[in-house]
Amino acid sequence: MSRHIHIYAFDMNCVGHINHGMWRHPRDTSSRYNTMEYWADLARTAERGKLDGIFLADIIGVYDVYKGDPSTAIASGAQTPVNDPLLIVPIMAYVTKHLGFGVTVNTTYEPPYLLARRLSTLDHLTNGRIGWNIVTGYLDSAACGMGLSAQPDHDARYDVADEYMDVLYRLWEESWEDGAVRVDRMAGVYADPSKVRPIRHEGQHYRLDAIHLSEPSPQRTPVLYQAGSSTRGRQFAARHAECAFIGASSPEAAASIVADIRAKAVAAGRAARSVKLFSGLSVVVGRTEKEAYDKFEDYRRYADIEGALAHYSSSIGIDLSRLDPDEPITYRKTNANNSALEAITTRSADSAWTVRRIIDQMVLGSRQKPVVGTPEQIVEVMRRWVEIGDIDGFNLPRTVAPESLRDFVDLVVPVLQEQGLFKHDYARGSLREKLFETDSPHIDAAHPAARFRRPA
Ligand SMILES: Cc1cc2nc3c(=O)[nH]c(=O)nc-3n(C[C@H](O)[C@H](O)[C@H](O)COP(=O)(O)O)c2cc1C
Repeated sequence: MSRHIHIYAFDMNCVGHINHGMWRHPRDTSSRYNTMEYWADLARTAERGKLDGIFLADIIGVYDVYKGDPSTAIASGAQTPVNDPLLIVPIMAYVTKHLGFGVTVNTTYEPPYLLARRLSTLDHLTNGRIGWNIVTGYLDSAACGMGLSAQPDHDARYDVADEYMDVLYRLWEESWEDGAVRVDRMAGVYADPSKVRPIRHEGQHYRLDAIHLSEPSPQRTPVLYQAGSSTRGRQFAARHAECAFIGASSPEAAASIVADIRAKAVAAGRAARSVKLFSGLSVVVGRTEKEAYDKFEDYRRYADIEGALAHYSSSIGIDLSRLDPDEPITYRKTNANNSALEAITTRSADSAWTVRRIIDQMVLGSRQKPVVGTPEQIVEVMRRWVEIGDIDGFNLPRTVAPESLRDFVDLVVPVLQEQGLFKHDYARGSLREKLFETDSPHIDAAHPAARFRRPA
């Protein structure tokens, strides 16, 4: 295997992200998520380990499907409370030089005109290190916060997002020509108005007549990530994503999703490998197997199963408190995260999933079991995912913070490097140039955003 693996620390601006209950561990500091020092420290550690970046999840709404109200999520800190992910990026960018950022923003509740400026602002401040993880959301509780009674239908959310993307592409790529910004002190001309064009869009869901508020940033369109692996989600990824974060429970399950996204990308006129695929992996590592398992048993005592069930129930749109623990869970159309439900029903290769079996998996308070072992054993698991699943990289959720990221950086990264699986240093340039080994910060010519580019 000659390809380098891409690795992101996976985090969220909250206490309980994926592995619920870990915040109770005496060495965990994640309850300081609302301080600048916490994020600065995380970023410094990630860059010390040459990680590609920090990937920040986000959620709009609360988890109120389990037992019909949000009290379990609130009590356990399961992604509630949650602060804005974009606002912590400048803190992390300021203390690092190369680290990239993949930041989740939901398209359903915010007009593209405003988001275009916020992402351009971050691309300026990070000097081209910003990526956007495009999601369409999955919670009715979010819709209620926005004056609606329920969220739009699952596939319709993606239809709206398709148009949303076209508006953004035009704002980022078309509105300001290259060379528009002159900063000519003598002539008193900051920017040349003849090179700045309003975007006029009359679509089914959006209408605007406006110039982009920001001047062109280093990458213009940020690196586009996407998360959501339902059939409709994959179609969306194949058209728009440069990186897709998939939910798969095994390398074999990943392989079929990955092959499908790559095939759909080709059908959309893009190269199969123009989309990089990422999977989540929780890691507990020790210098010896005994050290790793002792650590795991120690962490395990803090796993919060109720918090994990509250998160999972909202993800799949089914109240797991109402099911018999031994009743097989069957696929039904919900308006939530379809791919999460498919993973334990229609796309599950082995025997039927029940609530009891799900709870058995939740050893660290997450529906995905961690990998536990020595650095060499962890690297072997990662290699299997890359070889069998054909994925390009991993998002590593924290367990006990910041210890789990430090352990990965100090113990696993050197072994990955020795085995030629991970870079020894950062490449030059923007996040896009680093990820795709190109010499332009701008989006690939075969991507739909590029059709709005204006010749200089
Ligand atoms: C691996 C993975 C990670 C996701 N992360 C988020 C997230 O951070 N925030 C969010 O609102 N939705 C997230 N989603 C779900 C997306 O919102 C998605 O647009 C929606 O639920 C539909 O997903 P689906 O296409 O898998 O059904 C994620 C989905 C997957 C598969």
